[in-house]
Amino acid sequence: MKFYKYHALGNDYLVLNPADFPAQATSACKLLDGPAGNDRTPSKWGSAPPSEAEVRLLCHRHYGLGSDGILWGPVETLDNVADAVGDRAKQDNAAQPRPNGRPRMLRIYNPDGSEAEKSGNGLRIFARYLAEHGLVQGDTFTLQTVGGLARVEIIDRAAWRLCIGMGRATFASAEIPVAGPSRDVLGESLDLGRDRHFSFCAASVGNPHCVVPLPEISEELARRYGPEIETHPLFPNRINVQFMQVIDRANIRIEIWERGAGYTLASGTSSSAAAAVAHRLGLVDSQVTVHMPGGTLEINIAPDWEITLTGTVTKVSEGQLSPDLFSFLDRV
Ligand SMILES: N[C@H](CCC[C@H](N)C(=O)O)C(=O)O
Repeated sequence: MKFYKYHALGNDYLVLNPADFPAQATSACKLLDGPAGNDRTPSKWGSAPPSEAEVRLLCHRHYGLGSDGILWGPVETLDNVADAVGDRAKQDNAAQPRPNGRPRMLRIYNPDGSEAEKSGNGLRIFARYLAEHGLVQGDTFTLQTVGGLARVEIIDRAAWRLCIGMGRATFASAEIPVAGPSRDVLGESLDLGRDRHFSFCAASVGNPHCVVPLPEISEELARRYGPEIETHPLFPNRINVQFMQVIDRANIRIEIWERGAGYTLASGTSSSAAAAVAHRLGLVDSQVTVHMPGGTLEINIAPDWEITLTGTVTKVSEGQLSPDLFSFLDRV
């Protein structure tokens, strides 16, 4: 049961490859009742992704390895993905060329156990993992996520700097989704009660984002209001939150509260969404450097709103999961 840990500007992920987890007959309850023999391995992995509780445990900063999420792959199919989201992957699949053969698919899980449609840092990390293990050839290839196809280019293997095609940004309420009439969600007011409200825009790059432009931002602001906005009834699938300060026409700064993960030091899809919103509002040009507590990402916005993201990946460690780990499954 191997794991590989990486971070992208401090946004850390565990890569788990199904091939390292042969399907087990055990069930999670056997782990709770103690082992029959020494059989304490995760239930049914290999043929199916880890359960929500197993994801929460692995990502737990004390009982587990600690992580901002799990990258499960490569997998061959997006079976049992919710139709609505799966359809977008199928549309994207049909619409875009597949340079370099078959895409490799990965599933992305947040530390709360929820599944995410896309992760910009996760895609760069997974691309490095595949390249380091000879699971892809060459420097350009395609990855598939539940939120659509992503083209990868390894720009510099020494520095592990990669460019990812993040797909097309949309501001359409139905595609994000945002409740209410069909419209582009720009400059709307979000009432949080206690006479606190924010002007916001919303966007999707395969996963949903609420962007709050402000003259001043801080970690404290993200931690204080992020949870309320993430779970606001206006957002049926919850939402990632960015508080955004526009520095000049080529630089923005964001503080991030991620859906299902909380405060993070960096986020690829958040950078893409915030830069797209700033561009749509006419506040920045098409090449934007996004500054975050964990570092910077370069975002390019094409005239058709196709987003590309460029940044580095750092490897932290690799190792074996101990079966003992799963005896705390009932604590998370
Ligand atoms: N929490 C996000 C997924 C991870 C996004 C972030 N880590 C990135 O690099 O894009 C969601 O539920 O949509």
